[in-house]
Amino acid sequence: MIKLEKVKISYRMEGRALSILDIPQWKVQKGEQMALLGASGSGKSTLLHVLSGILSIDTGSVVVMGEPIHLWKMAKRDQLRATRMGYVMQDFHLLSALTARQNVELVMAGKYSRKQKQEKLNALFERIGLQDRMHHRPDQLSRGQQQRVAIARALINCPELILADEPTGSLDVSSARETMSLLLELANQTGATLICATHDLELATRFPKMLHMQEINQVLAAHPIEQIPNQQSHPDLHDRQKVGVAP
Ligand SMILES: Nc1ncnc2c1ncn2[C@@H]1O[C@H](COP(=O)(O)OP(=O)(O)OP(=O)(O)O)[C@@H](O)[C@H]1O
Repeated sequence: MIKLEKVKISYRMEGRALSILDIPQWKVQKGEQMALLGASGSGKSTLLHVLSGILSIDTGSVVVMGEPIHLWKMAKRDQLRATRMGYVMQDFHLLSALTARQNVELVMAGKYSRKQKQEKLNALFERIGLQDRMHHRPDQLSRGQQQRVAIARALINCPELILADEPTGSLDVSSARETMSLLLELANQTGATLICATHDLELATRFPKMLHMQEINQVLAAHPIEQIPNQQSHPDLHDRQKVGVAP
């Protein structure tokens, strides 16, 4: 399902290259359900961005669902993500002008008949406990509710690969458990591969497999995590230049 080889990512910061990911080799089997653990700054989001094709690597190869996406242009990777992956991002990315239902419906375009669409939307909104909030816009929903809509959007098309970045970060303890159960249940139902980054060890133990970033990211062996600058502490983040981005 996933095969990474000699993958490296670094950013140029204050005139020198700051290594973020160095993964000699990593494989994930089809249908695996894995919690990805690691301290803040250990590269969990960066790795998920690489797998989703949002981020280009500097060197190495990334094969996802049999496709060598490191060789592809961004538009082709976007297409793969839209058609075969579900990505629950840390900051939801819901469209503020659309209702919860419309946000989810948007990614179903051209895939189902009107009736099928209606049935699928109703069933999923009921499953996430938001059937009575379908017609509310994101700013009328709590962060936890927005997060559940983002999860519904990622899962509605039954993707082969589900990537989730802290999908329970905004939820209270019982909603977080319920949400993880939902992710695992839907992945089980469809046989999807699920990789879920989380800080929460208790939630991680619900997954058949747990992987710590330290097991695959050589940068963490070379530099204790405290020495890796934290994203939040660098307001100039977007001004930094990426080093040697591959096509
Ligand atoms: N555009 C960028 N420019 C420079 N450094 C970056 C950039 N994006 C991420 N980083 C750095 O890469 C490292 C890994 O970040 P990443 O967001 O992948 O960590 P994480 O494990 O997901 O953390 P968290 O659990 O806090 O979300 C951090 O040190 C971060 O500052």
